[in-house]
Amino acid sequence: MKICVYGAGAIGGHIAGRLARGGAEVSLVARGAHLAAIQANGLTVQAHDGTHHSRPKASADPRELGPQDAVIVTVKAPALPDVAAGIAPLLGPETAVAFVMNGIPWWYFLGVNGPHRDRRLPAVDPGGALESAVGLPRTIGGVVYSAAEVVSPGVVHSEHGNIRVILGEPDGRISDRARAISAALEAGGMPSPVTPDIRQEVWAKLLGNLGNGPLCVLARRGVRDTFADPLLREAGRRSAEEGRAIAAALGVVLTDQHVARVAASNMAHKPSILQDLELGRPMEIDALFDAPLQLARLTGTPAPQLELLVALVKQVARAAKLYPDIP
Ligand SMILES: NC(=O)C1=CN([C@@H]2O[C@H](COP(=O)(O)OP(=O)(O)OC[C@H]3O[C@@H](n4cnc5c(N)ncnc54)[C@H](OP(=O)(O)O)[C@@H]3O)[C@@H](O)[C@H]2O)C=CC1
Ligand SMILES: CC(C)(CO)C(=O)C(=O)O
Repeated sequence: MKICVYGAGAIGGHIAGRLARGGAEVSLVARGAHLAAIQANGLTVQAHDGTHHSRPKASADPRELGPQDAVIVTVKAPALPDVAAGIAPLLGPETAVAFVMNGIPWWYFLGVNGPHRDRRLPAVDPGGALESAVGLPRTIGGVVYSAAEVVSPGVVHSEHGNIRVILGEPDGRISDRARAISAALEAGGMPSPVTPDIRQEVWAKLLGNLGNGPLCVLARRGVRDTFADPLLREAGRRSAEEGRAIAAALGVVLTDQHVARVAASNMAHKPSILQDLELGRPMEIDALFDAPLQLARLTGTPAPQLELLVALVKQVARAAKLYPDIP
């Protein structure tokens, strides 16, 4: 299977390494020193089951890679407009595009029966660029569990073994194309269930981002260190509880266990949004934090703690020139 990973940083690098290990014909779109290192020395993934080295074809220019059976998009959300602008050469008539990222996805309400059917989300797809360039029929949803970091150009470190990439069609079908991507990932040691309810998985993962992300950004520490203070661990639980209420207002049912898992987290990992702040990279505030809060307002769901924490995170990001100033 010919698969291109678009934005092969921490998560995409891990995924590309797994695909290569499983025998897929994998290529990747990357840039800068990371790309140069992969082109010169290959891609190294340090994972719980060993260090995996591969030599995927890599380029900053999708035109050099050509049409694919599937594209897996793993950029940070602020880079999605660039993906929309650059993805066309990777797309043949049947190419599927899986978005394996955190946050509320741009396609969330498209084609879904209910009061919000076909509502667009400009916060995650400004100007509808992705909808135009990729479109719903090609799109597969994705959720990733992994705690990964590019530790030096060309080298990705994955913190623990509890990894998986969950795939799901926006309309709930268990499709052959989702199964094919899943099989390619599993062949390389990445568990990859295909679900009929990807929105439930989006929210289950988002509870973690809402629970630990704002607090870790404000504390500037990883999850374990931030949650070492029982007051902050309880605050993390409360943020997750607010996220659960927003999901419920949209008809997505999450359990006490989903919330408890967030509050019990002890990983040393710095959430990727904190990594972005520290490295001066655009932060995924809109997709991870602002879009859920917009949905809270849309559904009349109170989320007072998240409103406060996210307002503070935006100020931190503004001070670092990583988020637009209040006009
Ligand atoms: N890291 C983690 O542990 C986890 C991350 N996630 C989610 O996964 C997604 C990806 O995160 P992560 O892997 O950490 O992000 P990274 O920043 O590590 O990876 C994204 C990569 O895409 C590259 N990129 C962006 N735009 C382009 C472009 N136009 N052309 C070529 N390359 C480009 C970036 O390059 P450059 O660095 O130059 O910008 C970077 O290497 C996010 O939604 C994140 O929230 C989910 C679970 C855990
Ligand atoms: C912290 C973690 C692993 C889960 O909340 C994550 O998704 C991230 O780093 O962005």
